[in-house]
Amino acid sequence: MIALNTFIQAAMGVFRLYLFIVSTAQYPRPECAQNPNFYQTQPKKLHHPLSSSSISSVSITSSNTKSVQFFIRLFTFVTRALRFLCSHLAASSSSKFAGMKSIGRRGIHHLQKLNAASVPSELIENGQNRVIEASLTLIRERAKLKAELIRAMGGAEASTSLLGVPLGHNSSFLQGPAFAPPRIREAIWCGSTNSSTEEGKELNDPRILTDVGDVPIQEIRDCGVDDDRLMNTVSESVKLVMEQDPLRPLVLGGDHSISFPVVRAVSEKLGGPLDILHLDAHPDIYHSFEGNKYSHASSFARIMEGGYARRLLQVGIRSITSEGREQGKKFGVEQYEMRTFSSDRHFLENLKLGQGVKGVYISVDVDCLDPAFAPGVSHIEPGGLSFRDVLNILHNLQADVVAADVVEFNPQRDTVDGMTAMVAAKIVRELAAKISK
Ligand SMILES: NC(=[NH2+])NCCC[C@H](N)C(=O)O
Repeated sequence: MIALNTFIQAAMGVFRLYLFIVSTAQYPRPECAQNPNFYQTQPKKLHHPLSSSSISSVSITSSNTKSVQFFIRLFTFVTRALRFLCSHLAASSSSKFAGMKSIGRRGIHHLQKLNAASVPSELIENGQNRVIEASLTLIRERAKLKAELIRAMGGAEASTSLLGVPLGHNSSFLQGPAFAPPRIREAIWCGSTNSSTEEGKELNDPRILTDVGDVPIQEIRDCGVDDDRLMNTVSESVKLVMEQDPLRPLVLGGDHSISFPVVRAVSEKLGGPLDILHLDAHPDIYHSFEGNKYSHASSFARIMEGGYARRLLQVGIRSITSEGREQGKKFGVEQYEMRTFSSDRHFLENLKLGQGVKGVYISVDVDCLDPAFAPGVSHIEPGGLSFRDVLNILHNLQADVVAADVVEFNPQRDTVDGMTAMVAAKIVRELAAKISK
């Protein structure tokens, strides 16, 4: 079986190379393929039912290319059929592989590798425990250190601490948000701007802003940890930051799936539901998206089911399906769509939230902004908020903001000068000013 599989892979490789040479020799490659980032930014899959992902990187338009297209389709069909056959035969011939089918394509490929290499399960489990322990120790010790520093400087009532969650695999489209946290940090401290915020807070002061680093998501996933446990680890990390008075977490995503474990942690730690202000082009409230309950498009369904929010206000919405509306109604979500923003503006720019609950949480998906302001996102959705709209909403909000996140910045889609990184960083800076006191 393995030999047959290897043979098919090799044959596919040779044939692909042949097709590549034939097609690029005759036809100019499309402009996007000349962009060095092109291969990195390829979507996981194309949504249009007529598109074939296997030929998406080579655009062939001339009419005398029909035979090449036919060949590609035939070849794709045959190899897919063979692969399907092989995986079925393998699954039925060995019980070791049988359980792996249910693991799915989505996340735990590392566990598959470890299983395939016959690593004993106790060893895997031991390794996973140790990596998670080490990861939590990192966050715990850094948080302690930062809180001590603040106390040594005379203390503060509330102080923002950045926590990076570089996780991109729950995105339904591109996974670039996994690379966002270091780019945002870089932009926060970029010499092109100042370290003071618009309303005059000084970010260089550790009583206003500190950083406890990233949850090592990749390392944890590398040892085969599944998403239930990964999300628990994110929640644990948030709680560890909150344990150190006066730290309040400002989380750098990551795709939007991270908001669920973060909000859960904040609500559990404070012992009650929160009011949530959610700025986004999408409501992210599908019961599950493409079979993934942890999808970035489902985080607010998990939050509402868990009872972590008393009120959820969604602002900037302009890509919403009927399920998004139904789910919104079911959970009593206040959805403010862009098409009515001009009449909602006054209300939204003068919000007062959080009375009678444990605090207010703000989740900013960078795609709430119009792509003219923030092109570096996975889901470009025209017709969004201006940067000043967002600042007005945040600056004028009357609330005790206990935690926040900034998610969905995708550095792989940013302009060469990193404009969206600066945009995301400025939101982070202004949020830090809002949280700290
Ligand atoms: N947080 C996000 N960027 N979510 C995007 C979700 C996209 C998804 N296609 C939807 O219909 O909503």
